[in-house]
Amino acid sequence: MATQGQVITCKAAVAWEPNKPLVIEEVQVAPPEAGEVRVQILFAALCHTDAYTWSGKDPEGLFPCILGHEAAGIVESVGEGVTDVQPGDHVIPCYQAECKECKICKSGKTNLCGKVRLATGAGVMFSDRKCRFSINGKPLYHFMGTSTFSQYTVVHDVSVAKIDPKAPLEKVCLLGCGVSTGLGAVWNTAKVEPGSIVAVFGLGTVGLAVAEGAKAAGASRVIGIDIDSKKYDIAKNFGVTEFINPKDHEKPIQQIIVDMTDGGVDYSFECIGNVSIMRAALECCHKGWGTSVIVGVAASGQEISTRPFQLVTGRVWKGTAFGGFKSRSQVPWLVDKYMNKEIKVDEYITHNLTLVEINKAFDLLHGGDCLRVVLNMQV
Ligand SMILES: NC(=O)C1=CN([C@@H]2O[C@H](COP(=O)(O)OP(=O)(O)OC[C@H]3O[C@@H](n4cnc5c(N)ncnc54)[C@H](OP(=O)(O)O)[C@@H]3O)[C@@H](O)[C@H]2O)C=CC1
Ligand SMILES: N[C@@H](CCC(=O)N[C@@H](CSC=O)C(=O)NCC(=O)O)C(=O)O
Ligand SMILES: [Zn+2]
Ligand SMILES: [Zn+2]
Repeated sequence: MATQGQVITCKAAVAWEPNKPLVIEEVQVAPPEAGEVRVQILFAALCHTDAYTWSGKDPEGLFPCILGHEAAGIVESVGEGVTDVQPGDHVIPCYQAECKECKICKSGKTNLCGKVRLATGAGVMFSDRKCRFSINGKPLYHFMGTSTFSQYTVVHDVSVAKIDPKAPLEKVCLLGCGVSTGLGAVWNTAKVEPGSIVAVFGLGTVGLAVAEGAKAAGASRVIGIDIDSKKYDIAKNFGVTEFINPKDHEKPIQQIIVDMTDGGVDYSFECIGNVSIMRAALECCHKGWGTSVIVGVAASGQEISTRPFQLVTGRVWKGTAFGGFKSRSQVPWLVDKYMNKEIKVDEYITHNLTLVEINKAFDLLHGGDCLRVVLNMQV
């Protein structure tokens, strides 16, 4: 490859400061060091976590940076010692790494690999704690170890999943975060059984994927809760069987749900990032066994609370990151499930734009009719 070992200059959306419009800049992307992979990003979607960090509410947010973590592309070059992928491979960058060697990976208990997490949280690469992005020598921080709002990015080899080259990258980019997270929250974290009653708070992409996962797991009722009643029509296609808009009720939402489910749901999922709703999601669970899974990301300084009695009487409070999926091992499996028409992906894409339209894409994301916007990164 002509670019191998060379600095690549390409377009990227730079977040110079919190809450200020992203700027399309010509950035320099250094070649991958040992254990790193440079990826040409072809399609990138926007997730609400990008908006969250951009807003300045993420305690790990660093500026200037290149955001983005839900994408797909093709390996351009690899650093020394990289054996699992090679130039030309089709890949999905994975913000949740999987080294398969650290104590956490080997535990078999969680997907939260520890190998590069400190570096990715500090916006740098693991080997030398430096950035591979710069503009005229000024470094730009990485984000979530992925930084996919750039035409080229550098990721750790433990943070990239090789996928079926026949899979359409403009679709399967969504499996880099939102859809996988919702499905995994149900299948891996909660382990919903057939016949269960499920409540899903927040019917965005993550909540709808929870509904889809619950339906596939054989849930008997999937109760969707959202402040926008228009969401019910869409949500029915993803498995939601009943809908509640909290604004239509005077009683607390947890009370409404307990009353309509003979004591509470078996499983609930908070897919918003609102700590009051996290409490409601726990408290709408059936005593003795109801399990509530926190999926939403709440702003810096926010804390959850409930009466300890809620836990004393058998409710379980859990959280999930990337739906508990082991990224490098299981993202290719999710892609295969999509190719076999066993999971939806296309249905979550409501808008298609290009990299230069990224600010418009974020505006759409905050509007009620948008699930995922996919950016064509190369035009
Ligand atoms: N744990 C993990 O690994 C991951 C976590 N996340 C997090 O999950 C959350 C959901 O992401 P995503 O689906 O992309 O986000 P969305 O904003 O698309 O979905 C949230 C939905 O909840 C609705 N909503 C807002 N407030 C309330 C309320 N008080 N009661 C009921 N519904 C409400 C929103 O309506 P409206 O649009 O009208 O505001 C929207 O429909 C985010 O916090 C994101 O950061 C995402 C991916 C992975
Ligand atoms: N820096 C944030 C962390 C936010 C967070 O919890 N991120 C999720 C993924 S959200 C994807 O859209 C996650 O996987 N967390 C696990 C992790 O190791 O980061 C904050 O501090 O709030
Ligand atoms: Zn995300
Ligand atoms: Zn690991």
